[in-house]
Amino acid sequence: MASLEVEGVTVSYGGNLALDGVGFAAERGRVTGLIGPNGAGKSTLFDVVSGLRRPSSGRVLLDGRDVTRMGPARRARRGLARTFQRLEPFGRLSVRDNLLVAAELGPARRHPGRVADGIVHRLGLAEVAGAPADTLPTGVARLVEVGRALAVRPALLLLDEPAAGQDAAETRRFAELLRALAGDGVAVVLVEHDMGLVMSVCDEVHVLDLGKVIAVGPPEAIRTDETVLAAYLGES
Ligand SMILES: Nc1ncnc2c1ncn2[C@@H]1O[C@H](COP(=O)(O)OP(=O)(O)OP(=O)(O)O)[C@@H](O)[C@H]1O
Repeated sequence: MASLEVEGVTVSYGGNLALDGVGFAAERGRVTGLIGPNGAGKSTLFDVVSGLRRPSSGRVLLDGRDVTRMGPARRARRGLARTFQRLEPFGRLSVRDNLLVAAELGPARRHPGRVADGIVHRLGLAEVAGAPADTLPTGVARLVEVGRALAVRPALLLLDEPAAGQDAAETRRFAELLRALAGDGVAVVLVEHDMGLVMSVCDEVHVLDLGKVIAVGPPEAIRTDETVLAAYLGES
């Protein structure tokens, strides 16, 4: 059973159809890419999966259970965590305190310090653990955002452009982290414009364009898919 299944989801903003009967799935132990040109509907799909936006039709299932009418908090309790394109750390809190606050919401809430320290170690944040979050360079701030999502020990992790602002070395380490998370059994879903990262870490890639799925397959196939190439060329 897939960890996440999306069936026939439609969302419109006024007259603008942002998602048009979209299907999607992600499994534990895999990194699933969700790509597409600007405005394709990727963030809207994350909003639907995380419960921030109700679709006008279609269903969302987590571990086989229909959660379409559940709010974000209940979905989070079922193991869903997400990051946002726009960074919103608790600015004046230190990196470690940002992680602590998140850990206090998760299943290991009795040991938030242990969870926070584990994430500091895993993400290589020891040098900045005491620094206020709003003093960090973007690439590091993105890691803290991912760390906050990890602090709730998610089974399904939705990442919205987590590598934006990372330099090449940070992105390489981040790719290793994503593979390691999948190795731990997490279902990782990656929305990302860095195609090098997408193609190197994803097991499967889904492509959206203008609210519709135009291709699904392994990175090798997506890279040379003519419909996908045409969608990206049409963007410029
Ligand atoms: N709050 C909103 N109100 C009205 N229209 C919106 C809203 N959010 C998104 N849209 C529109 O819905 C469509 C899908 O947007 P969405 O942000 O989901 O795409 P995206 O693939 O995440 O784009 P990007 O890669 O630029 O982040 C676009 O046409 C966008 O302009």
